[in-house]
Amino acid sequence: MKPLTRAAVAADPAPIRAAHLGLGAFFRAHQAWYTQAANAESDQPTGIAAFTGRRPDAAIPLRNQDGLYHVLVRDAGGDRTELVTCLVGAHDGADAGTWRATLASPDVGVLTLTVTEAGYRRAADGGLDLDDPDVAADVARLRAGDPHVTTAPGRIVSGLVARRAADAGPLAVVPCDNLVDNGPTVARVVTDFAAAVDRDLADWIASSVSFVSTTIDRITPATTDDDRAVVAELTGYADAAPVVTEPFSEWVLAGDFPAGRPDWERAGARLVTDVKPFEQRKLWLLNGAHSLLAYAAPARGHSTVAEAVADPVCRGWVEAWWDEATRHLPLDAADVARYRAELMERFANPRIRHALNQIAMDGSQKLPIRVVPVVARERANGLLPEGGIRALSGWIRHLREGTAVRDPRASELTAAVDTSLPTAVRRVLLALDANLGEDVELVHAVTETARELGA
Ligand SMILES: NC(=O)c1ccc[n+]([C@@H]2O[C@H](COP(=O)([O-])OP(=O)(O)OC[C@H]3O[C@@H](n4cnc5c(N)ncnc54)[C@H](O)[C@@H]3O)[C@@H](O)[C@H]2O)c1
Ligand SMILES: O=P(O)(O)OC[C@@H](O)[C@@H](O)[C@H](O)[C@H](O)CO
Repeated sequence: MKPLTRAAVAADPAPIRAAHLGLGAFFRAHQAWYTQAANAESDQPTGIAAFTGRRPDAAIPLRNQDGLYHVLVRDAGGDRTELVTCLVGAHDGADAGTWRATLASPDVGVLTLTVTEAGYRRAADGGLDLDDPDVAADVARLRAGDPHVTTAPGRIVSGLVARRAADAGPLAVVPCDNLVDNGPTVARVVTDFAAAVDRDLADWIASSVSFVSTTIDRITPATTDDDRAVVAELTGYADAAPVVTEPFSEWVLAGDFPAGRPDWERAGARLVTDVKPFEQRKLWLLNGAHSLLAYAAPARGHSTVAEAVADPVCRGWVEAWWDEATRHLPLDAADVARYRAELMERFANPRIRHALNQIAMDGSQKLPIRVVPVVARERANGLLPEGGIRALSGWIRHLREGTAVRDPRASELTAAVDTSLPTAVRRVLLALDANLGEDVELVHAVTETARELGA
């Protein structure tokens, strides 16, 4: 097996013009993949310096292979690999010196982010959670001039402190996490953080940093040893950090890039004035169905999305959910019907092993975005939405099982469900949204479905 190095594949590193925080699977299958396509015909190619969000692990194998990796694109018909060469630096996010130097470079005009929904450390009102002890510690560090912060908002602000001090010019911040209004949402968190450190810094951010809104889509499960073996067999290279994904990809962006950007349209990205219609369609139909399956399908013995939708019962659950969500999408019915048909095929892709327990993480951050808006609209119309109720019931079952709950609110939620089922349901719905918890008819319906799922 050949080692994967720049010398072996004759790929010189491109100059660093973009930074990324949250060096995970999705960044490699999506934003870096678009940048690779943009570079193919550019005389000003973009190299990316990417930083891990929490642990150094993801950076180590990539650094050992000069940032190179393969994207393994799998569809029902087979596999193909694509080599990505635009990742030029792979760093531990804790490397505060390199992080600050990267953002202080006037050549860097774009900062993309994938730090998970929970990574933004938002309070219930959507602003930064200043009561979060990690956030408070980071604010104190930056006030004292110490760059060794640990949270994602802390790192973003620390980088912006360095950029401002270097007078390196404006920057576009491009969040690529599944949040509602991700541009303004992240702008708020970052500005709240900056204002807690230094009011002038917050003013500088308001005038110099553009927060771009995005809808992002490409199903990208965690890479397994089997995937690494397939890539080795197909390419002949010992790639320790390939990423597996589907052929479909979407990137819709709205906002300004005051310091330029790669020509991502070359790979199909779309610049629009408003991402909202794309965002609701994606968060409700795709992510909502994912969460429904993640929580309810284990009750029928399934562990991946493809297994679940091969079961007509679970497929029926998804269709019911889609009927409910579709009633509230301001989109052309024929377009939504096409999207649904294509989405069911994507879910059924037997070569993508998307583990339900990966999707089940952080339900308290995801359900309010993916499921609750549709349930609330249905209840306002006097309806009891079967799909939405099943998603909520499945979550209660998951919380009551208790063993695999990974969520920033895990201790509060697992304590809340440690009681009779009807009380557990009411408490959990209250924790999600006061109106849902006070809705007696809904609490009853969720309790009945949770019982049926074995909660
Ligand atoms: N995987 C997908 O199919 C997909 C598709 C669309 C959007 N996304 C978005 O991308 C995010 C990352 O997905 P992934 O597949 O790359 O996951 P991953 O586990 O491969 O990588 C997650 C990255 O986020 C960092 N991170 C995790 N928790 C964090 C926290 N609390 N604070 C700061 N950083 C943190 C990790 O260190 C890592 O760098 C998702 O949460 C989602 O918002 C993923
Ligand atoms: O990545 P998460 O954890 O936000 O959510 C899990 C999946 O629903 C998600 O990754 C989808 O696969 C993705 O959003 C598809 O584009």
